[in-house]
Parts: sequence; C-alpha cells; structure tokens
Amino acid sequence: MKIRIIMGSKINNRCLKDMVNEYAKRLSSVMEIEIIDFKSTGNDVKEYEKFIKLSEGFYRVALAVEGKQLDSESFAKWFEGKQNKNIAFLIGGAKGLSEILKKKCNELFSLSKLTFAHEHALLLLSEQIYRAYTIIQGHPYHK
Ligand SMILES: C[S@@+](CC[C@H](N)C(=O)[O-])C[C@H]1O[C@@H](n2cnc3c(N)ncnc32)[C@H](O)[C@@H]1O
Repeated sequence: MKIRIIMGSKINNRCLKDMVNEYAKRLSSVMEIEIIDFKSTGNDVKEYEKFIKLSEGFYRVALAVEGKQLDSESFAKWFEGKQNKNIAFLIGGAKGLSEILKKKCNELFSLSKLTFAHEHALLLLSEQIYRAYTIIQGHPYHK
C-alpha cells in the first residue's frame, strides 16, 4: 500500500515535519508514506493540473472542512477496506482546494468543523493514519 499526501503549500515548520516523519517511519515496514509539498501559485487551473498529475492512478481523498467526518474506529475500518489501493490525500493551501478539484476526488474527508492551517491538517491526518493502523493491529497505542 502506498499513501501519497499532496500539499498545495510548502511545509515550513521543522518540528511539525519531524513529527510527521516519525509517523511515516513507524509505518514504513507496512506502507510507504510519501509527502509532496509545492509552493502555491494562487492559480486554480495550474494547481488543479498539478494535484491531478501528482495523484494520477491513486484513490483521491480531498481534505476539506465540509467533507465526511469519521471517528477513529470508522476511519480504521475505511482504511482497512483500502488495503490494496494506493491513496492520495490532497491538502489545500491558504485558499483551499478548488471546487472542480474536489469534484474530481473520490471522497472528501473532514477532520473537524474547525479550519486548520495546512500543516496542522497534515499532522492530524498523519497521526490518524498511524492510529488507524494500530486499531487494525489491536496495538495498545489507540487506547
Ligand atoms: C488553511 S486551510 C484552507 C482554508 C480555505 N479557506 C478553505 O476554505 O478551504 C488549508 C487546507 O487544510 C485542510 N484543512 C483545514 N482544516 C480542515 C478540516 N477541518 N478538515 C479537513 N481538512 C482541513 C484543507 O485541505 C484545506 O484546503
């Protein structure tokens, strides 16, 4: 299984990067997690093309406030059902993901009704992917 997290904005916070890398490292024996961040151009068409190209062949999940909200156990079940798929999670920059891009995605997931900075959305998503894996494995981390 391969997970690609695509960010329409650069990750600048070093501590946050380290935390995200730590989750990816813990999961590296069972899945590959790749993070691709790029500087936003502010041009919706160019960003659309970039996101689509980078997520070609992946099951696309857009992160958006208005998306579906799951609890961690449900997310783990969803995740388990996607074990033989490659998943791309799309995270927008300051302007968010365009409507046309969200329509191209297979699903829209929300982390909360609160709006987070793109880096915080990345950290929450990474931790929930790790948590999902520990739930599936019955590992005590998820308690
Ligand atoms: C600063 S937010 C963008 C805010 C923008 N005004 C909008 O409405 O989308 C940057 C990105 O973080 C992600 N994000 C922020 N809060 C989120 C939430 N509660 N659930 C899911 N994704 C979220 C989304 O991918 C969003 O495009």
